[in-house]
Amino acid sequence: MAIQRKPVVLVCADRKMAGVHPFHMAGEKYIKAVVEGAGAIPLILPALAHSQDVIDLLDQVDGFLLTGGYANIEPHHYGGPAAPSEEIIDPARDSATLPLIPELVKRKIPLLGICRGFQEINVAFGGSIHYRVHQVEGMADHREDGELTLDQQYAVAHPVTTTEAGRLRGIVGQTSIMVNSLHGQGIDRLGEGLLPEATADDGLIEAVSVKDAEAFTMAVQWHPEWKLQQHPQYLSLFEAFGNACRERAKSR
Ligand SMILES: N[C@@H](CCC(=O)NCCCC(=O)O)C(=O)O
Repeated sequence: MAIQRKPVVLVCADRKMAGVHPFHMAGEKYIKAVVEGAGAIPLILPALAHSQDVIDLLDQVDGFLLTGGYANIEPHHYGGPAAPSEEIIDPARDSATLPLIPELVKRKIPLLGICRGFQEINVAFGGSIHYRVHQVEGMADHREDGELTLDQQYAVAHPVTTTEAGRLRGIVGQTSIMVNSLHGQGIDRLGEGLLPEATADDGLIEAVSVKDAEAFTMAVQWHPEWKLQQHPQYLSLFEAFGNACRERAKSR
């Protein structure tokens, strides 16, 4: 009997200072969600500039996770005005992930995007970003309160309605789900070829997939990696991602 090996999932790193040195790091909650939710082996991919070496590496892996991150995407990537000088940015991560995303889709690598990762997918497909969602007329404030405990910050905050006959509705099996909300930015113009998969009550698109992708693609503005064993809809998203990664692992 053939032994089925576990799929390998690349987890993109942020480049951040830890003390006086820059480190390439990924949050533990994302790593654990890959292990416990997707049943896969996580490998952290440094935020190095896009290269043929990384593209070649894709043949050896079964999935890709674009994590959340406090740093905002630099606005020049979507034609926006320069960010204020105090803005937290991560140009290394921008230059690693944005050119890679279309390659992942083209090479049929299952792809899950979370929060910043969701916004990156939109930008990679030519979409734009609301710089401060809460300053847009009619939009709600989607930010967390940094004064609260982490459990309070990542607690469910508002509903999203899943798109009728959409892939996300098929995964979570619900027309509406409660999600957490920890972002100041959000999708403005939807990227070309992306399908809205869920929308908040103020009209903000909160989940997308890539219409013509041959493999699993899903990206969400919320954080399904947070305590996913306590949230069946969060877990089902990672399970669906893991199943797609297992399919790929079997076929290569
Ligand atoms: N900077 C963007 C994206 C927000 C985001 O990804 N937050 C993640 C926080 C840390 C984490 O849980 O990994 C925005 O503000 O919209």
